[in-house]
Amino acid sequence: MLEASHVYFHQAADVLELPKHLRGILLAPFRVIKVVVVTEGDDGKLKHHHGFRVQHNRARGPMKGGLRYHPTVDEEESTALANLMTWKTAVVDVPFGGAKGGIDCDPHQLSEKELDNITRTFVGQVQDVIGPTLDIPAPDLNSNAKVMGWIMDEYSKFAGFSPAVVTGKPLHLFGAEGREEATGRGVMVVLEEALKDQKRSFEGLTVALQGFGNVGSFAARLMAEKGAKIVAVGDHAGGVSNAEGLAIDSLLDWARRHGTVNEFPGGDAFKSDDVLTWDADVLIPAALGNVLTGDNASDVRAKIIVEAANGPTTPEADHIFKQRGILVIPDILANAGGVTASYFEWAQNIQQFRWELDRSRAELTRIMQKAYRAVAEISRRYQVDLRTAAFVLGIRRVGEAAISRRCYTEVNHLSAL
Ligand SMILES: NC(=O)C1=CN([C@@H]2O[C@H](COP(=O)(O)OP(=O)(O)OC[C@H]3O[C@@H](n4cnc5c(N)ncnc54)[C@H](O)[C@@H]3O)[C@@H](O)[C@H]2O)C=CC1
Ligand SMILES: O=C(O)CCC(=O)C(=O)O
Repeated sequence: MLEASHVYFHQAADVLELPKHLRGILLAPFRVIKVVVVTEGDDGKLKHHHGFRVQHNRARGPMKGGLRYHPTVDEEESTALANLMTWKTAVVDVPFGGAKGGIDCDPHQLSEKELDNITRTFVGQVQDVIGPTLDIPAPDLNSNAKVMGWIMDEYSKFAGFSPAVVTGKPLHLFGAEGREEATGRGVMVVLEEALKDQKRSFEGLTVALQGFGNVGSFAARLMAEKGAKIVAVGDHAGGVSNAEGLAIDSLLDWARRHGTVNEFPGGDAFKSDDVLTWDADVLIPAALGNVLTGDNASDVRAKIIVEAANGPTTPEADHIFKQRGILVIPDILANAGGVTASYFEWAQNIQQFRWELDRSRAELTRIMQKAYRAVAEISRRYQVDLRTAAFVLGIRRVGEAAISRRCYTEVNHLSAL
């Protein structure tokens, strides 16, 4: 994933004719934090996990990005995802830099008490490098509002009551109306804009989705409300399809109760990975990275791919999609609704003021539409795909801020890159 994020960066840097030394400065992470998280399990035995926080760039503001709980979390993945956060926050023009991190644990194998313990131990280890004006974590794969509440509570023991240290919190702990649905809503909004460019709408559009967690489930519900037919959904345990469109509210209820879409009675079962090559107008990967590769890209049947997940497409697959005329709406645009609503939450926490849901939705829609239009305009002007255009926009904004602030002096020793 790190290699892919660099390939995409250089494609855009070529368009911008960025000199080599600036590329090195912009690609190098500001700081990489690695800790060993030792906790006592429910069985009384010591357990250890590895925790990571990569703070990539702070030219445009405090660093921002999710905290992921998954066995595959490591320094390289966190670095790639932190890097993407830097361009993403710039694409939607929110006043943040980029960071990302996680812990290499599997929450499905842990009790709530064990997960709470691991989270709080990690927060204790990074508390001096996170904070409302430094680095603000948020939910990501396998982490959620409850975990964000624990982070706020633990950090507040060190720094005093600090709701703005983390976003995606529960509403009763100064979370924001609209944050939970925001990434899925942003996915729906950018797809709607792309469809308008093709003089189409959601009515009758068929959609296949990989992942039915926070992002996938909200995206599915909002698209279905607009008239789309969600014909296939796959997750970690299986897949379910219905050519007439799955009943999304019933599927949501089933997934909430069973932890998976598998065996949902309102459709036919299939092998989870088959969702990627499903016969649908639109494919939305909303789970893990690197799922669309040189091995399966030629078999993808959708004509539009919306990257709700981070880094789902390898450069090899991206090249094949370009050759096949498949439109890819890239992650740093498509899933930027989450960090945009996180910005709303952070701003509300700092002002000790709360917005109504309608305001949050309206502001989110406005920002996502504006970002899509800016990216589409660059794509037309430079005759490049939407991914390259989004990177051009992000890199230009970050580069301008870094040069104006002379941030590059911090990473002079890396100028040989
Ligand atoms: N939560 C957020 O606000 C944001 C999330 N994202 C990205 O969206 C993606 C999904 O995140 P969330 O929905 O928050 O996570 P989640 O933990 O709520 O849901 C993850 C979904 O992926 C499925 N999944 C896991 N392993 C799988 C596998 N091997 N094959 C198929 N499906 C699998 C799970 O079953 C679940 O349905 C991640 O790539 C994340 O980085 C991006 C921007 C913001
Ligand atoms: O809401 C946030 O701050 C970050 C969300 C995130 O991790 C992402 O956009 O990938």
